[in-house]
Amino acid sequence: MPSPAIPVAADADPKWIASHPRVQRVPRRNLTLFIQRHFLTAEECTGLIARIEARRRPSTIADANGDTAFRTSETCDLDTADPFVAAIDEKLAAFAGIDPAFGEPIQGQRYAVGQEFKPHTDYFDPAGLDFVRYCSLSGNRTWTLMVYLNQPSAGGATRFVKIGKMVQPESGKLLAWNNRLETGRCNDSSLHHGMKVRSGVKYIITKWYREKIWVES
Ligand SMILES: O=C(O)CCC(=O)C(=O)O
Ligand SMILES: [Fe+2]
Repeated sequence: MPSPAIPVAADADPKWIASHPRVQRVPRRNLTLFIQRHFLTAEECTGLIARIEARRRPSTIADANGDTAFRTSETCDLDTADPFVAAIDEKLAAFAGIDPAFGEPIQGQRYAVGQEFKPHTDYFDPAGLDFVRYCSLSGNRTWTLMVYLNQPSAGGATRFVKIGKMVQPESGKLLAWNNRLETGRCNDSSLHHGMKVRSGVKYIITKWYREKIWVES
């Protein structure tokens, strides 16, 4: 039987994601969250880690809240002019079934011992001071795809604090969740915490899709 065509849509269809082999849907009513182990190969993870190491800089947050320890990791944008990165970008878009034009550049993150990203949502707070700055051109974030590139020796789990779900880092493991409800409103059950690394270093990539075509602002 021919495989179905990859959707190229403005929003992900959970049925498409659920149809992928080995994908698990986390059974929670309040958040659409999928996990797929071994989404990226060991070579893909190693190649991404090398690029993050070469370009990392301190992370920032929107709507600064006065807590300078809120997001202590380092970050970098990964450049799709690099064919290796472009291939991973296509693989992410095909998994989600979202038109790649809706995606922000892939971000890499590196957490050393003691670094974390405290509980936050990936969508921008529509009532927040930075909403217009970040969302006027491309709209808010819709889906998050995040992939662990390695497994630190201790710590570094991702905890979805409102739905009681903790995910352990593992090389190549992908998480995909919808930051919006079916009504299109932001889903605060997506609140999550990138917990402190206790030993070793943690590397991830994150891919955020927008309501509208991504335009750098
Ligand atoms: O590091 C993690 O586990 C979570 C990262 C995260 O939430 C983010 O980059 O937005
Ligand atoms: Fe996040």
